[in-house]
Amino acid sequence: MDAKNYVEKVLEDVKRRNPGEVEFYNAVNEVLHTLIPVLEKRPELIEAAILDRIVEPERLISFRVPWMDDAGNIQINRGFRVQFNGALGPYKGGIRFHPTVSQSIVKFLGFEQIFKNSLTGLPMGGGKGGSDFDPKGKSDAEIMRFCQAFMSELYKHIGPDVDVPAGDIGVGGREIGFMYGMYRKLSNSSSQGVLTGKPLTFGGSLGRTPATGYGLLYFANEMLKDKGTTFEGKTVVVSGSGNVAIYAIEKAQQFGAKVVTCSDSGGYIYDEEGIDLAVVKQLKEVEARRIKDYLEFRPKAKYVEGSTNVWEVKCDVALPCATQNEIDKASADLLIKNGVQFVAEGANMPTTLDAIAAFQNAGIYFGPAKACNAGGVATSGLEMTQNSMRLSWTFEEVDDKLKGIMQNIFAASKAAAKEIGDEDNLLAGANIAGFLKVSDAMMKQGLI
Ligand SMILES: NC(=O)C1=CN([C@@H]2O[C@H](COP(=O)(O)OP(=O)(O)OC[C@H]3O[C@@H](n4cnc5c(N)ncnc54)[C@H](O)[C@@H]3O)[C@@H](O)[C@H]2O)C=CC1
Ligand SMILES: O=C(O)CCC(=O)C(=O)O
Repeated sequence: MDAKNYVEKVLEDVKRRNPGEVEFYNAVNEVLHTLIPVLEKRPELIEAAILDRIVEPERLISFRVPWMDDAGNIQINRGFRVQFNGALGPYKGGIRFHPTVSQSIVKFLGFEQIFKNSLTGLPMGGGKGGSDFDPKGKSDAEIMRFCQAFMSELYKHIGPDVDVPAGDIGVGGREIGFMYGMYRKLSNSSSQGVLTGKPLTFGGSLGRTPATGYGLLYFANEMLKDKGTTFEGKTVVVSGSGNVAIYAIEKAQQFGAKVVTCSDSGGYIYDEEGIDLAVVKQLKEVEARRIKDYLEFRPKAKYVEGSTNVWEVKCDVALPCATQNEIDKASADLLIKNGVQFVAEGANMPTTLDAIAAFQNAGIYFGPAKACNAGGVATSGLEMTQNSMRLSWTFEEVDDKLKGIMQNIFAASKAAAKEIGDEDNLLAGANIAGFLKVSDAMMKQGLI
């Protein structure tokens, strides 16, 4: 079978075997088409049914999470962990707490994680997990009881050499701390390397909190350099106001850019003079308030209630840092019309496939999530290293390594794109560079 027909056959199988899993199908679709040039050169990969194998998780765990809220009511949520591909090392990827979490969401994220983790150059397989639990409005005690209930099942399936979860949407240091406490109690083991993104007093790494946002900017900076320009004086639009968005804004400002927006699920802020990051940090990291309260501190800014479409604001660089499918074709067209030159994805799969095509057709330089946001998991990999060595590196040591890793990911993606004669196609380049390493490991490990 030739490469194109093989890819179409696998995609049809994925659709048939995973009914209704739209996000998972879209993630697979995006990757598989870009691998055709590799399969054309390497027919032995088709012989080995490599794509049929890579789209099927090694293991998928789904479990009941019963817990009691502050009013004494019993609540039931659903927990997931997908252990997608372990060819390169222990499964690695975050845990998401959000009402939209489903099997499809966890599988799309786990699938992306395989290639992202491969790109970091560190020995990590791909995994992801989460629950449809909504942390919004919950007390600290409810969050703790939920995390404990979640870990009371998950602990059977993870371990420092097996599967190492971390945070994602709705899961930060507080939740990781509660989950680590329960893991330690149930497993009678104090292996700190079982979770990353831990608080600093029990094995957390300096530099993990800002790593995804900083890493995004280190990657985007390489994109701008490649086109002979810098962030100095550029207008940047950012979505979200969580972990990734906050540290993307911080580094963009350090690079001399003016960031004019941020958002949450209720609406967005447009601050023409530039976002005051101290206010956003206070509202989101300290007080857990809504972004609209930004106006209390910056009355000249504008709040657009009920819209998360920051993409209607004119900019040079767009950095989606909130959630999946947040830039659709209409938003992409608007960005293009308003003169955007660079788009780099901080969130996972924030740009729909037709929006990516619109950027590429318009000659906008596009940086895909699995390359741009790999700094978070890369720094988690560095946390695992420090945990096994039982030592801690300084912030500067970690940040230097992060910068080097992001520069390497850019270089590898660019080189792979050049190899297929499409040198600005970083999406294809990242997919191919990530795939080559995983497929090599899978081939050498035999049919397992
Ligand atoms: N935290 C990490 O290290 C990494 C996170 N990511 C991805 O980055 C994205 C953001 O994650 P975090 O910042 O960690 O999460 P977070 O929970 O700290 O923040 C999420 C942000 O997105 C906003 N948001 C959520 N749903 C939204 C919606 N429907 N519309 C508009 N805004 C919405 C929230 O209000 C919040 O500002 C996700 O796609 C995540 O998978 C990717 C790599 C690593
Ligand atoms: O640090 C990690 O292991 C998780 C990072 C993550 O979930 C992601 O890259 O999307």
